[in-house]
Amino acid sequence: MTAAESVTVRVHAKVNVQLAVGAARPDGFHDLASVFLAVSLHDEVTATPSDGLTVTCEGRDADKVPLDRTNLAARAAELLAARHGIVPDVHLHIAKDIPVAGGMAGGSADGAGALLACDALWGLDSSREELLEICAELGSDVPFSLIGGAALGTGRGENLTELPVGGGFHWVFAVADGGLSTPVVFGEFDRLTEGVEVPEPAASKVLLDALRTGDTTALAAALANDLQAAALSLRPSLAETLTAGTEAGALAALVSGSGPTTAFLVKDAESAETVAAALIASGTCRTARVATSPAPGATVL
Ligand SMILES: C[C@@](CO)(OP(=O)(O)O)[C@H](O)COP(=O)(O)OP(=O)(O)OC[C@H]1O[C@@H](n2ccc(N)nc2=O)[C@H](O)[C@@H]1O
Ligand SMILES: Nc1ncnc2c1ncn2[C@@H]1O[C@H](COP(=O)(O)OP(=O)(O)O)[C@@H](O)[C@H]1O
Repeated sequence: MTAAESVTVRVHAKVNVQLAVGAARPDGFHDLASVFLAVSLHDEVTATPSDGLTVTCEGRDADKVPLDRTNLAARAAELLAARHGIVPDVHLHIAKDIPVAGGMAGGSADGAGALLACDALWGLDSSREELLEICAELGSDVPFSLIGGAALGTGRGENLTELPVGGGFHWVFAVADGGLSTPVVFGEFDRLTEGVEVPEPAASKVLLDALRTGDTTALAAALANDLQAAALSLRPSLAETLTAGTEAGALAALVSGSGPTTAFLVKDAESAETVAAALIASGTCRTARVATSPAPGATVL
């Protein structure tokens, strides 16, 4: 495969339609049963040859995105380059539309996007297995950002089993002011479950069947997030957002992953517009975005 001039990759956000969390492990992580669903909100990462490794970012929350080597896109380029003994002389530009620190794997998405973009730019033609291995090193959510669609993540969330989805679902995401730190939310989960027997995380068969058959009503009844109580404990105002969306007609409402974005499953596109408008008018969130699922994995445009 010949090297390319400049490569742009589109990479999508995710919602966990089920997030079952186990007890804290000795390594500081938690075993999960995480049912990921990619949604249409997305970032685009462009890799261009450059002198040295640089990152720029545009979009509403660009000021909250680090532009140094802690940026997951930069870390992806470094890891890939190191594996091939090359210098990562690449400029990575991120056009950001996924809420930052929102519980939608925005940083993870950019890590997967940059990895695919650099692989194409440098003409490495890495296998999917090699890319997934690097993704798992970058973070627990990054492997799913690469493959998209729907998948069950176990372990830290990095061991993926792709899941069939029998139809499209319509969503509204209420974007909160500021973010929630994922490790802080897991820490709050530990505090809230102290002294309580935390069951082994397991995927819900009812939920997997609802995904497979595309049954929105059944999916609405099965949505579950074990981090929700922790996110609400850290950001109690999210309860008002959940109520506002439900009262506006959402079939179900939950915190997206570690939050603070809240996710609303709705009947159809028309209902999505109604619920989004009601959420914006409610003053309980910064803005509200309509989205559909599933969405593809990282894709070179
Ligand atoms: C909670 C979830 C749900 O999909 O995502 P977000 O809601 O943040 O998007 C994920 O588990 C987040 O994945 P990700 O954000 O990649 O986490 P990592 O970078 O791997 O880990 C960040 C920190 O989160 C905590 N962590 C993460 C994953 C996990 N299974 N157990 C944990 O306890 C640990 O404190 C870890 O040091
Ligand atoms: N490319 C990136 N985009 C967004 N955040 C990033 C990125 N790289 C590193 N980060 C850091 O990761 C943190 C978590 O970001 P993000 O992955 O969007 O959160 P979440 O996992 O809750 O969706 C941010 O607060 C930011 O400091």
